[in-house]
Amino acid sequence: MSKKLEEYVVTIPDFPEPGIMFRDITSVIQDPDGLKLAVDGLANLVKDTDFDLIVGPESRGFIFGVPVAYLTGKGFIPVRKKGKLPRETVSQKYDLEYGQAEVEIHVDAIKPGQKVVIVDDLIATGGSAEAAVKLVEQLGGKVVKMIFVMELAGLKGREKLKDYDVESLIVYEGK
Ligand SMILES: O=P(O)(O)OC[C@H]1O[C@H](OP(=O)(O)OP(=O)(O)O)[C@H](O)[C@@H]1O
Ligand SMILES: Nc1ncnc2[nH]cnc12
Repeated sequence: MSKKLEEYVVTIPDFPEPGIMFRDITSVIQDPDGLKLAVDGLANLVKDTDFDLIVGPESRGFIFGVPVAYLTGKGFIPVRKKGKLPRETVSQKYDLEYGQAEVEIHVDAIKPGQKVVIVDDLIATGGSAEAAVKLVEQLGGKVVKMIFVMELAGLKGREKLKDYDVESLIVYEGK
């Protein structure tokens, strides 16, 4: 029998700092079957969703966001760490499970009223996803769905995003 998606995820305790259980997706995407399960699984989560664009946060959001955009026939908009995008941007600061960051999006990437799906590898505290939502909304876009390969339910990212439709392929009950 073939392996399930969760069997491709390797968990590394105490990375990048003590107390963090790091859920690694490199072991998923290095295997063609793992990559297919993850990308097809995400695309399946939006098969009945009416949307215009995929937005993916740097960097692991790019890995999954681009193939899902390709499969669903949509464009891909990157949310990047501060200072990387060459044209005019809007920016947003946020807290991570470990550390702080600031992200940006091109101001001309989303037109008012466009419907957006946010794609990332993982939702932990929800800080990155919430920052991406704020960027989309600053530009007048509407977030119609947020999809993740993995969710660390114990970190309660969903509570931060309770007004949004959030779905994940794998849910870990702890952190
Ligand atoms: O829900 P949160 O607490 O915000 O955590 C989840 C985010 O953290 C990771 O990205 P990270 O910022 O570490 O960057 P990377 O993708 O470049 O590794 C992950 O890819 C998510 O984007
Ligand atoms: N525990 C975790 N594993 C992998 N990526 C993460 N990003 C934030 N928390 C994480």
